[in-house]
Amino acid sequence: MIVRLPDLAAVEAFGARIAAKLGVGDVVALSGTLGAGKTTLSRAILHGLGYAGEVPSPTFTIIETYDSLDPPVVHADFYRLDDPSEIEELGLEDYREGAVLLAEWPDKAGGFANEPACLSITLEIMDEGRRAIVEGGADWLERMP
Ligand SMILES: Nc1ncnc2c1ncn2[C@@H]1O[C@H](COP(=O)(O)OP(=O)(O)OP(=O)(O)O)[C@@H](O)[C@H]1O
Repeated sequence: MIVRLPDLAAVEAFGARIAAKLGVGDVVALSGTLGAGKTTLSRAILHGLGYAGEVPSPTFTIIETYDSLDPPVVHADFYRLDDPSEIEELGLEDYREGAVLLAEWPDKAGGFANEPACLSITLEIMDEGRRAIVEGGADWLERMP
């Protein structure tokens, strides 16, 4: 499925649609070049879950947590990982327990597309805004519009 995101309002609406379908154990894997809009869409998903506070880019901290949300969210940016094995040192599995994972640069962590609960979104920069290429694992097939 391809979703056109011509402006930030469209990103907010798309984030809200995704947020409405999220459950514990899900992964939203966000790919795309620098500046493609991965953090912006992550923010929109968090807004869709009712979060009104600041959403810092996790580029430097790698992991940011939003425990007060239902479902709780772990927002990660794996860009700075040198090797996927480093996710063990980060304790990612523990963070993911009982939460949703929003993963920027998922390939740097070895990828999540093999998980049936992974929604993979690739953002591309267009003349007007962005477009999102959306692919879902088995769990997402019935949830996708
Ligand atoms: N659909 C869109 N239309 C117009 N501008 C957008 C859209 N999505 C994101 N942007 C803008 O693109 C810029 C970069 O977005 P963002 O920081 O989310 O990218 P990123 O993929 O997370 O980058 P990085 O990999 O560097 O962390 C921001 O200024 C944001 O407002």
